[in-house]
Amino acid sequence: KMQASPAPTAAPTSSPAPSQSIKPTKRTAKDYIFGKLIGDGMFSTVFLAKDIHSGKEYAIKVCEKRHIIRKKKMEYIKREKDALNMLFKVPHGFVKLYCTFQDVDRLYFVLSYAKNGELLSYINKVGSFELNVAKFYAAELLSALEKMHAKGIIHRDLKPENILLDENMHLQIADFGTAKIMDPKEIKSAPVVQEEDPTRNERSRKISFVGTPQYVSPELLHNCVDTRTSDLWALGCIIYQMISGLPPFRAATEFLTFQKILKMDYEFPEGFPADAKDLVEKLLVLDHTKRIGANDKGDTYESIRSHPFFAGIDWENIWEQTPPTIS
Ligand SMILES: NC(=O)c1nn(CC2CCNCC2)c2c1CCc1cnc(N=C3C=CCC=C3)nc1-2
Repeated sequence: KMQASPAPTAAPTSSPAPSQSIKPTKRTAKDYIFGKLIGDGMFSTVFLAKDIHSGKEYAIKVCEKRHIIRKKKMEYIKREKDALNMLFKVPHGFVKLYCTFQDVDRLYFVLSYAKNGELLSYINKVGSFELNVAKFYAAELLSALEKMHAKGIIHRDLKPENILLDENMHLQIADFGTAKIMDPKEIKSAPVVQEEDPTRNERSRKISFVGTPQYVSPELLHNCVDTRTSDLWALGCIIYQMISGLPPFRAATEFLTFQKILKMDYEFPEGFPADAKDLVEKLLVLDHTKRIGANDKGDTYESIRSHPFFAGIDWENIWEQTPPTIS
């Protein structure tokens, strides 16, 4: 079980015998002052909260047990906790899960607070990013995807609303409630050639999860296959959106958006930079096995890193660099 940094206790006067070693006390809601609501989802509510002992700010995700059970979402909750625990030791690119606790009615996830909020609000505020800004955040996003996929975690609902910015304006991916955890050996060794599951005929086929319409990959819609390349599709949509201001596939309804995706019905606005256009075209490929990066080996997407769009990116130090000003 995840334990927070133990609540401060008086330093022992003498080292306690092993059997009396001080066990960190499990946090409860009483250890926090709950502040403003910062997120309200189908199955959770997220509050800004302050730890009464340390004064530190956290984002606390609260889930109603009854609702989770009634909607049979226990697996989603467990998967999010497992994914966040697996990513805890990764120093950059993700919100951190410090501890969890529960009371009679609710589950609590104490997460790092990304002070500068959503990437989406910055895109909307400035209209669209300058190329150097789009390149920097695309590189941090790719670097975060590499670390996530190397651990066998697929996010499956990447979008600018779920990409947060910490107090230093570095990127943090949030909301792993939709994540899928695969065997890391499975995720990168065999090339991505997952065929449609023959045992699932039309009638019985049920897409267990579909992401947000504008960013959902065609394979998830078409034959409910989801692999790490689904996150690469979303990367393509997000790069397009950072540079043009809007996602590539958009329509009045979800169904019309899905239709546009399956028909690859999108275009680049005048003046869209050539290198960026070339990379987006290589990411937004219907056949996920032919998407750039689909057959890369190891823990990095070398074929994407070496694309001309990322020329000049210092991959080893990107998280230590000062992000370019968004203006
Ligand atoms: N669902 C979550 O896990 C989650 N939801 N939020 C707030 C959402 C607001 C709508 N867009 C998606 C995120 C968070 C988290 C993780 C943990 C987390 C950490 N920091 C923030 N910070 C914010 C600061 C300002 C505005 C919004 C979020 N938010 C979250």
